[in-house]
Amino acid sequence: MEKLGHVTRYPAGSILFGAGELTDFVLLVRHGHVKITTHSSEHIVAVRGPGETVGEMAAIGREPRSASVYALSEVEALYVPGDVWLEFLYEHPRVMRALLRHLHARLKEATRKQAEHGIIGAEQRLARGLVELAAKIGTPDERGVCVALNQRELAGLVGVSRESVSQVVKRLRAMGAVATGRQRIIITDEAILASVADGNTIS
Ligand SMILES: Nc1ncnc2c1ncn2[C@@H]1O[C@@H]2COP(=O)(O)O[C@H]2[C@H]1O
Repeated sequence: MEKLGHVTRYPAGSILFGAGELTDFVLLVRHGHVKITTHSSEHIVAVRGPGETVGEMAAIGREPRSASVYALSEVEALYVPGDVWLEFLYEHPRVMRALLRHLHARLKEATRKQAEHGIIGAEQRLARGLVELAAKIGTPDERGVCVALNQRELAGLVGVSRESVSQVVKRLRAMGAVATGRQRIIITDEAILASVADGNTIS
């Protein structure tokens, strides 16, 4: 893998590439996390981290970038030209299978989210989103596990309005599940949050 490209580093907050851009390189993330956004830099559709790739869609589909990608923290990635990456996939069926599995999981997740839309309330959806984010980008804080995203970003990621996020966060705070800080949410009680994520009502 290392021979396929070269290592690039991106400072926290910088853009790796923008939606609509006509580039086709693939980035294999080695350290740090990126956010994938559509519409605006705060409408997050996914977060990716070490061992994951970004930019594979332009290489596969030969189309402009479907979304923008920003570094959430300092990021180190292997930069691989699109044609080199495709050639590597053709020559390595196991890697191709891993990619197909990943795309399958993404499609299943998108279908699940779409099916749940309107059925699962904002509270459960946000709690689920926070549980997933804590596992992926959470960092320990003296009060719990910190997720460094603001409420607008959470709203985009979970698919609820900014106003709903604000109301739900207030309720989760009253339950003792979370605390809030500047541009961040701290999960103070994982068990309560997990219970809300499972659909239980807590008063
Ligand atoms: N819904 C999504 N879920 C996860 N990753 C995505 C999603 N949409 C776009 N991406 C990633 O963001 C990248 C944007 O550039 P590409 O279209 O080349 O490839 C895209 C994928 O790697």
